[in-house]
Parts: sequence; C-alpha cells; structure tokens
Amino acid sequence: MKVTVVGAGAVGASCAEYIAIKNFASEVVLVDIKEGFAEGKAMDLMQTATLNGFDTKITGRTNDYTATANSDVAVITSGIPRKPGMTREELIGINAGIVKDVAGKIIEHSPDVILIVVSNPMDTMTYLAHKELGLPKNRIIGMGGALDSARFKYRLSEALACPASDVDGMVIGGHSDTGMVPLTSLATRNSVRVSEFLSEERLQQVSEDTKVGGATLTKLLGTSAWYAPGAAVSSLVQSIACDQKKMFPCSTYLEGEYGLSDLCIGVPVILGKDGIEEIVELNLTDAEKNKLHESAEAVKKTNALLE
Ligand SMILES: NC(=O)c1ccc[n+]([C@@H]2O[C@H](COP(=O)([O-])OP(=O)(O)OC[C@H]3O[C@@H](n4cnc5c(N)ncnc54)[C@H](O)[C@@H]3O)[C@@H](O)[C@H]2O)c1
Ligand SMILES: O=C(O)C[C@H](O)C(=O)O
Repeated sequence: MKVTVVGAGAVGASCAEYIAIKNFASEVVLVDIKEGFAEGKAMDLMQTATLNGFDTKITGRTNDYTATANSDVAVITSGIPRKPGMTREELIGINAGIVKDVAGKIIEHSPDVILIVVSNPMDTMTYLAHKELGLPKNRIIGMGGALDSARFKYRLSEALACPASDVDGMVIGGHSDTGMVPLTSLATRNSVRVSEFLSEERLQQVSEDTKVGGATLTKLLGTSAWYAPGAAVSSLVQSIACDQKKMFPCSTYLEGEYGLSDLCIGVPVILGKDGIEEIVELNLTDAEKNKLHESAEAVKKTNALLE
C-alpha cells in the first residue's frame, strides 16, 4: 500500500506519522511546495522508525509528483489553515486554486488513486475535486466527520465523566462551525442512550462545544489543530488499506441520498478497498433531518463561490 500525502505541514506530517506508527502501509510519499520541507519532515519521521517500531518507508519531495506514481491512496492537506477569528469558508479563495492544481497532478501520476480531501473548506474542496476530476464518486472522500465525531465523543466523555472508549456517537453534516449535526439522539454510553445520563440542556452544550471544536483549538493554538485531524485521516486510510469496511461519516457526493443532491457533505459511509463502498442512510429525527438540510444549503452557498 502506497500513500501520498500532499502538504507536509502540521496535518500532513501528523497524518504521515500516524500512518507509519499504525504500520499498515509500505510507503508514504510526502510532497510540499516549500523547498526541502517535505524532505526534512520525511527524514525527521524516518528517524523515529526504530523508536516507534515501524517499517513504513517515508520519503519527501519538493513539488515533484513522479515519486508519487501508482499511489493507492492520496491525501490532500495542502493549503492555508485559518487563524483565530476566521471561518473555514474564508480560506476558499486561496485553497481552491491549490486543491485544483494538486488534485490534477496526483491523478496524472496515479490514475486509479482513492483521494482523501482535507484542505478547508473541506466539503467544497471535495466537491471541487469531484467536479474537476470526474472520478467515480467512491474514489473521492472528504475528511471532516471522523474528526468531528472524535471531538463529539471527547465532549460526551467529559460530560459523562467516563472514558471516551465507553462512548459512541457520530457527527454528520457540513464540516463548519454552524453546519455540523451531532447526533445526540443516537449517541450511547456502553449501548445506553446518553440521554439517560445527561439533561437536554447538557446535551445541547455538548453539541455546541463539538461544533466549535476546530475554532476553540484555533483560538488556543493560533492556527488550526493537527493531531486529531492527522489521526482521523490515518483511520480512513487504514480502513481502505486493510479493507476494514469501517463506518465513518465522510463528505461524499450525494445523488438523492438523504433527499440531497449535487453537493458533498458528511454522511455515514462504509470504507473499504474500493473507497466509499456504501452510503448508509440513517433514520434521523425530523429535527436532525432539518438541521442536515440547513447545513446542505450553507455548503451549497459556499460551493457557489467556486464560480
Ligand atoms: N478537514 C479537516 O478536518 C481539517 C483538519 C485540520 C486542518 N484542515 C485544513 O488542512 C489544511 C492544512 O492545514 P495545516 O495545519 O497542515 O497547514 P500548514 O500550513 O501547516 O500546512 C500546509 C502545507 O501545504 C503546503 N502547500 C501550500 N500550497 C501547496 C501546493 N500547491 N503544493 C504542495 N504543498 C502546498 C504548505 O507549504 C504547507 O507546508 C488547511 O486548509 C486546514 O484548514 C482540515
Ligand atoms: O478548524 C479548522 O479550521 C481546521 C479543521 O477543520 C478542524 O476542525 O480542526
């Protein structure tokens, strides 16, 4: 399994590190536009191989895609991150050009690749890749929901004062400060609905904290987060590489599912060797359905800015 990660910055390097530590890929190629940067990150990461016990070979290249040829999976993290006070949508002007350029170069060298888009605004960048590349929809995946769900479970475990591993839950919808839809009605603690333990008011607070999870970290860090994003991407890559058929909420092109079409937005999917092997349609409450549709409207407004 060969994986390309474009953008050797905070998220790209963290993603490469988690992929290597999980030890399922033979090769990771990091590419960045900044001279020597990917080479340096790759060398630094390779010097952790004996310490962390992995065999994955990590190499770095400056704006050279020949070494990425015949990748099975490619991850796009290239682009600018937001600063405190900004929304993800404000990044569209710069990141759309970068994502379009990079996606074309990846496909040129790896025509059969499965693409994971991370750069923000992620749902719109995934839609852009879909429109530009014309690949089958199972091969273009936007990463956002896996991260948002991890943050939701973290917030739930805080509220429940229990380990996060006891909690299950999912966030669907757009990957934005207002568009996420944490599915509190389906969240459980060891199979018991969390509403058995938490008041409606507390659950509302958990949802709000989840939705602004990225903004909260951006304010604390001065730039956006990278550990959980990198770990989330590595989990998607692993599910594809090892044909695990795990379910994650991912941004995918919808054609009528959930009553939505012609956009990419987060819904649960099964990830295996063919990428998105199935879109799972959940029985949502009317309130959740309405929130998903409102979120879709907002994503479509951002998509319209691509014109
Ligand atoms: N979808 C998500 O859940 C999620 C999570 C975290 C970050 N992000 C997004 O990921 C992106 C990267 O974030 P980061 O924190 O790693 O930023 P960063 O600035 O640390 O890294 C971005 C890297 O991209 C490189 N780059 C820029 N243009 C390029 C090009 N044309 N070709 C190759 N490389 C190029 C830069 O040199 C830089 O090293 C941002 O847009 C951020 O908003 C998304
Ligand atoms: O918050 C951001 O801008 C980065 C990313 O989308 C995140 O959720 O961490």
